[in-house]
Amino acid sequence: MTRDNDPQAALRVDLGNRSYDIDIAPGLIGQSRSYADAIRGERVLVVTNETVGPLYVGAVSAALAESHQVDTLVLPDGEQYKTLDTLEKIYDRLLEGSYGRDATIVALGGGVIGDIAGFAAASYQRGIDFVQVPTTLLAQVDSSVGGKTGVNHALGKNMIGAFHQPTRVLADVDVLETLPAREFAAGMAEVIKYGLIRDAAFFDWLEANMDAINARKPELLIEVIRRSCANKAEVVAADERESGQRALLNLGHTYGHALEAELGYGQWLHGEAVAAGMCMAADTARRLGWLDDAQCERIERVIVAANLPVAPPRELERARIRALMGRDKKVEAGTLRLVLMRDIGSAVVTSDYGDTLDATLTRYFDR
Ligand SMILES: NC(=O)c1ccc[n+]([C@@H]2O[C@H](COP(=O)([O-])OP(=O)(O)OC[C@H]3O[C@@H](n4cnc5c(N)ncnc54)[C@H](O)[C@@H]3O)[C@@H](O)[C@H]2O)c1
Ligand SMILES: O=C(O)C(=O)C[C@@H](O)[C@H](O)[C@H](O)COP(=O)(O)O
Ligand SMILES: [Zn+2]
Repeated sequence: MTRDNDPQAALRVDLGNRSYDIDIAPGLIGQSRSYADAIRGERVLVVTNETVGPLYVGAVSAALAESHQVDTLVLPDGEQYKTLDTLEKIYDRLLEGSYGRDATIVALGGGVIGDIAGFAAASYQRGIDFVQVPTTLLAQVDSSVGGKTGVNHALGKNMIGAFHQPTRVLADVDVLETLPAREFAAGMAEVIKYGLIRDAAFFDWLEANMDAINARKPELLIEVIRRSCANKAEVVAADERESGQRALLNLGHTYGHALEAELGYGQWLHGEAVAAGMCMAADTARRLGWLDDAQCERIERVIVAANLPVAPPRELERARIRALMGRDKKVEAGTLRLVLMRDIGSAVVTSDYGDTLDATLTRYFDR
């Protein structure tokens, strides 16, 4: 879904009068034209964290200050702060600063900042505009696109939130230079996910190019982000509120979210939990006869090549993981629905997995 069918042009998420562009290029965050048309009013609050702020808020604020009144809010860093308490800090700043409905939030950071700041934008005075400036690979390929915003609850990931689309996504590949290796790998989990659920050619390409991707060659990074965002934009445009195919973007997440909650938010990164979760989903699919051993091994090889885990910690308690999985948002009429591969490049949402899920959990956990 590119503008003018030009592969170099911005991608567009087609959602009628809430459509927006995803710009992917080096140097975007420091250019005032990047923000043009995406910000309607004069006042802008840049929401960032204590790690990303010192690195990039200067460039972002300087670019915005050419045509806006800009202020900054710096939040603590970490998944454990993706909470209602942190959200309240954003409301406090907006209210104390008398921000009106024409204000815009700029979310400068990874998926945690994007999700919290996006939810603040969704809910402050019943909704204000926001711009996503994603600074992790994960946020550039996934979380900044599609409008899922929210915070965690002790009993489940992303349990409180809203759909609220940004007015623009600015994926500046230069900022990935400072991203730690573990965080880069975590982003690759969501990239591999697109290959597994709907793009076999992309999976083949990732398999063939993983070393160069890990070396962060700029032209490969742009291709990784562009192909990932193109997949996500297509799914979101077809099913914004997840009444159908958008649930496929949850491959590995029912298992992974349970791991994140059980381990304590922030112990395993989201992408790490999703990687192990996708291997567990592959195991369930194999037990249903949908994948064969060779396909499961191939999936694990690609995940290992991306420096990601292929299994959860064994010492977790199976019953507790199963209980957490049972609170997944894909539960319908009391039955958990799972996203499972039918092939590499194809997946379905199903509740017809019988006792294969229990068999998978028995394989992965001792207790
Ligand atoms: N809304 C969605 O559709 C969606 C999709 C996928 C994931 N998520 C959510 O996103 C979150 C994970 O996001 P994440 O992986 O970006 O984690 P994150 O936001 O915690 O960022 C990872 C770490 O990298 C640091 N960082 C960010 N950019 C940096 C940079 N350029 N240089 C150096 N350090 C940098 C951050 O400060 C943080 O310590 C989870 O909460 C997950 O649930 C949401
Ligand atoms: O955009 C989506 O839809 C996704 O499911 C993307 C996921 O990678 C992301 O982790 C999302 O936050 C999960 O959503 P949830 O509804 O399962 O909490
Ligand atoms: Zn995810």
